[in-house]
Amino acid sequence: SRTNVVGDKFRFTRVRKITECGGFLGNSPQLVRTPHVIVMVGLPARGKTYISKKLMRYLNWIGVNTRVFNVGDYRRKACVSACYQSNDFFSVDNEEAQTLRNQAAVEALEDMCHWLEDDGEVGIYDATNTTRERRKMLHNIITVKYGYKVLFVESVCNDPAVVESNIMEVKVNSPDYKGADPEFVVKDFCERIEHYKRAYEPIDEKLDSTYSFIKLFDVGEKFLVNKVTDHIMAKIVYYLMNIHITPRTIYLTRHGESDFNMDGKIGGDSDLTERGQQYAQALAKYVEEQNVPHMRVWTSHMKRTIQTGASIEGTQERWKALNEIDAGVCEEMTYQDIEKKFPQEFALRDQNKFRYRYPGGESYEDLVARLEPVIMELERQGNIMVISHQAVIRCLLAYFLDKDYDELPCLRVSLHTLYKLTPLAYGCVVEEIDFPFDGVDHQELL
Ligand SMILES: O=c1[nH]cnc2c1c(-c1ccc(Cl)cc1)cn2-c1ccccc1
Ligand SMILES: O=P(O)(O)OC[C@H]1O[C@](O)(CO)[C@@H](O)[C@@H]1O
Repeated sequence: SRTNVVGDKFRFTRVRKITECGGFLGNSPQLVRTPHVIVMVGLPARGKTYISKKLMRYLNWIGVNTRVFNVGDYRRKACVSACYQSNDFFSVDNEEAQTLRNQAAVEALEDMCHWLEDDGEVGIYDATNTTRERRKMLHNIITVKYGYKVLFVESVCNDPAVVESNIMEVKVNSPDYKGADPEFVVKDFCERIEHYKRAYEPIDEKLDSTYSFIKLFDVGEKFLVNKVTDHIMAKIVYYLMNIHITPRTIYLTRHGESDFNMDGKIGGDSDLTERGQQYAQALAKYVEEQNVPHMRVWTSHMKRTIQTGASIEGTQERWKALNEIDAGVCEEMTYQDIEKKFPQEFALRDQNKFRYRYPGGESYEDLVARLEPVIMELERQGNIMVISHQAVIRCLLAYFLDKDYDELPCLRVSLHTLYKLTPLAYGCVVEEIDFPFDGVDHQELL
């Protein structure tokens, strides 16, 4: 470990191993990461868990080891469902309930800080944290006892429609209300919120000026940002400024079958085969029939994706970042050729397909880095269709479906299959729509 002199306090900053084989690459700066804690703040039904889970998915996808610690889950674990009879469980004068809730808060905090001592990088502490005293206590424990950094993220939302849709979408199915009538749930939950409102002290620009925080007003309408002091905090703020909750559909698909697919060659810039062109026509017909409003189409710069989208109505954009993984010296070769000509490379790739980089080419890890701007822009968009390539679609699917780096490079992404993503409460549902022109990959799979 190295010691950093911070003010007059010595703070040990751990230098963390990054490679699977445990190689220690000395003091290169990007290795020294101080663990961060994102402390959520806000009344119930303001999207704290939604934001927590979405942030966790984004940070894990870009390679920052992140986990959510939801205090409600700890409270439910502590007292079996019986104990939550009604909303007075949340009234400040319910001594016994207050004790249970504080125990859950402490246990979640300890678990999170112990995880961060291990190999965690960002812990998200998902609770209401609606009093200044609670936030002061958390800030002290996290920064002084553990030496981690804290970023408060508060969601303020007074739009009854948004609050109501939140309750209907996520609270009705919450374990607290198993099997209850939705009418009752909405009424009971609104009373629960009233309990919190009595004691709620929003983060204040002056009183809390020493804290790092971002206040989100009405789902992206307005932001108040204070003391964003490092790279990871800036990325978190930027991400939160780009997401929205307007319902929309994201379509992902590979290009139609290409000449190189037929030859079993990787990379290159070949044309569509006859069957690939049939897929392009079928795709255009599907889009027309679905009658998706204001559909935009994004393709890579390669001929096979541009030809696949050519007949689709709607604004088209070409992204170089959507080009297929660059296989470097192995471009335009078959896997058999590669195994014969570069046996060590072929073996190395099998050992760690995510980290492996082709000589003169890219790795999946490189793809994720060049796709981050695409993801950020996708978050801002409405209905959209992305026509790209096998390795790229795997990376995008892993982001939306929260797949880890082991699964990512092996996700099944077949030719002539449309992946329809619909964002729901805390994640995405994916529907696979197969088209009858069996691309050559399908034959390989059979
Ligand atoms: O501010 C809210 N108030 C009520 N609800 C909300 C939000 C947000 C939200 C807030 C800030 C940002 Cl940057 C993004 C989303 C998401 N949600 C949500 C809605 C439905 C289901 C699950 C979550
Ligand atoms: O990572 P994998 O499984 O080799 O798949 C990526 C390959 O798929 C293709 O898009 C089609 O074979 C190649 O251009 C690319 O190298």
